[in-house]
Amino acid sequence: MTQSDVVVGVIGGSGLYEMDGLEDVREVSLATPFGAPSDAYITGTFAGVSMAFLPRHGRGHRISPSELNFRANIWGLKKLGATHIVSVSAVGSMREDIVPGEFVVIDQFFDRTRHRPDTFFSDGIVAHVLFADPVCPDLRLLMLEACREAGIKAHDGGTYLNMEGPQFSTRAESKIYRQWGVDVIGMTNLQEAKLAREAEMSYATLAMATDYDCWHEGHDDVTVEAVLEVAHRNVGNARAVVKAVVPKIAAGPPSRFANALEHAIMTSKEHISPEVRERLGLLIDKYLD
Ligand SMILES: CSC[C@H]1O[C@H](OP(=O)(O)O)[C@H](O)[C@@H]1O
Ligand SMILES: Nc1ncnc2[nH]cnc12
Repeated sequence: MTQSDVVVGVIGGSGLYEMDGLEDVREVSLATPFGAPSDAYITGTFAGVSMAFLPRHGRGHRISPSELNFRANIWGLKKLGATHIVSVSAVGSMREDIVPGEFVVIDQFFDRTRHRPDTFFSDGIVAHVLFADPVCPDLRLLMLEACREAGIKAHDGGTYLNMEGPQFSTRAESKIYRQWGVDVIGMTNLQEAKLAREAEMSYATLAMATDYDCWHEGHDDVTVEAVLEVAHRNVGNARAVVKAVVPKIAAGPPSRFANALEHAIMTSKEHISPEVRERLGLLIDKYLD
């Protein structure tokens, strides 16, 4: 793969609202068939590789997890040519040995959300993509390598429980999630991973542990203040990992999910209406010509 084929999308979570070090910076506002993304994308190049950055909750942290327009956010990255998405997120640690300030390169998700649109395929078209391994294994390895190179401790693998929020968990929930074997908890990444797969992009999460939620008797219960304090202290490390991984992505294998829809679309061509084709053309035209 040549560097010019790759565009890396970066989604910044709580505490990461901008990337530094980009060249040829532009601000790109996009409309999508699913509405408006969280904010304008900041595009540019880093080490010669094209990048598009989006602050997940918008600049100024205006959008609650349950109100995020995940479809618009991921569609916009696809429209900008993204082949890979690196997500940076603050998470609660559900394990003693995942210490606040450390990173986890997760490999699984568990869904505890209730009311979030999380597919591009509805209203006249049906598709079922594979999702047993929701995180791209190639991108995950590159991210671990990037952490090592940047000298930043990262746990290899873990299950991210995606709760609904916006309230934090009850203590009973937190303790039960630990019994389930959950490693970290957050409110945002699963829908992004599902939509990235449907849009045939690789997706991986750099999860920054910021707190012990509310299960740990030796630590205070999570608060926004505590999350932001740890996130601000470690945002430099998150940026360092992103900067280290971007050139690796460009030099690495093409996304293994570039044809994820090939055997996933159930609806026969003659039953796909012009309206659906118009709406989803960016994703499905290549299978309909
Ligand atoms: C500020 S604490 C809760 C908030 O932080 C995480 O956001 P993100 O995943 O965007 O880093 C969590 O999911 C909640 O949205
Ligand atoms: N304890 C927690 N629960 C949910 N989301 C979080 N983000 C950071 N810490 C969190």
